[in-house]
Amino acid sequence: MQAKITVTETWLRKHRHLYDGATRHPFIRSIRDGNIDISAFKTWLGQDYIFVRAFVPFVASVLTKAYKGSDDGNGDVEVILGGVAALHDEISWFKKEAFKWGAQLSNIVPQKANQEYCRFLESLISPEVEYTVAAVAFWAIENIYQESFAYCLEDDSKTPPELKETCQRWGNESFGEYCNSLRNIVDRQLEKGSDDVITKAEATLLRVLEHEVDFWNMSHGRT
Ligand SMILES: Cc1ncc(CN)c(N)n1
Repeated sequence: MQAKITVTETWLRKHRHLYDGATRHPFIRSIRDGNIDISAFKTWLGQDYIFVRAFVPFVASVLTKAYKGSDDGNGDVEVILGGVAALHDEISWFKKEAFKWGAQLSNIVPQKANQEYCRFLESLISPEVEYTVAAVAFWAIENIYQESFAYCLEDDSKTPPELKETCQRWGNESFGEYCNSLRNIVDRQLEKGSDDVITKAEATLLRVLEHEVDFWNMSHGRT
């Protein structure tokens, strides 16, 4: 018997071009090809630190929605709680990495693309945004980083050794499994979602893809 095609699979097929634009962006390709401009990397590092700090309250809101809104026999809360814990490590890692590169994190001004992305996250914190819609954004945000950085670790990549640890952070297998758990949560929710929620969730996925591309563009000095 053939496996049923999930909603996320349908979306990824339908929006493949946009999705690849986020996971195979020239900034990521420049890491993978070994010709990344280190000043672009440092820009990304500082801006992403600001982003991750704004990401924490968003993920906490998804956790609250999971607690209230899912019949949590499936363990959604535990998976999302694991994500919160990983973000704690991620913030420490940014501080350590910034020190390594001689970058200051305390006086970084968020650039326009980052401000807009953080505002978008804030809009999703609203209790009016359904759990399913917020969970789709969460999965997409994590999964794009996972696929992007895993691409830089493939056998034929020429990623500079000093950037391998960065790529491992999101490109490693266990982060991949965590993203798959998020995807399962999302598909389970979408399976029972109303047409209205499914439409909103798909639109939210597209907004995430646009924000991620803008974020890479900003890091790459294309704004
Ligand atoms: C912009 C962005 N997108 C996703 C991630 C993965 N948490 C991140 N750190 N930054």
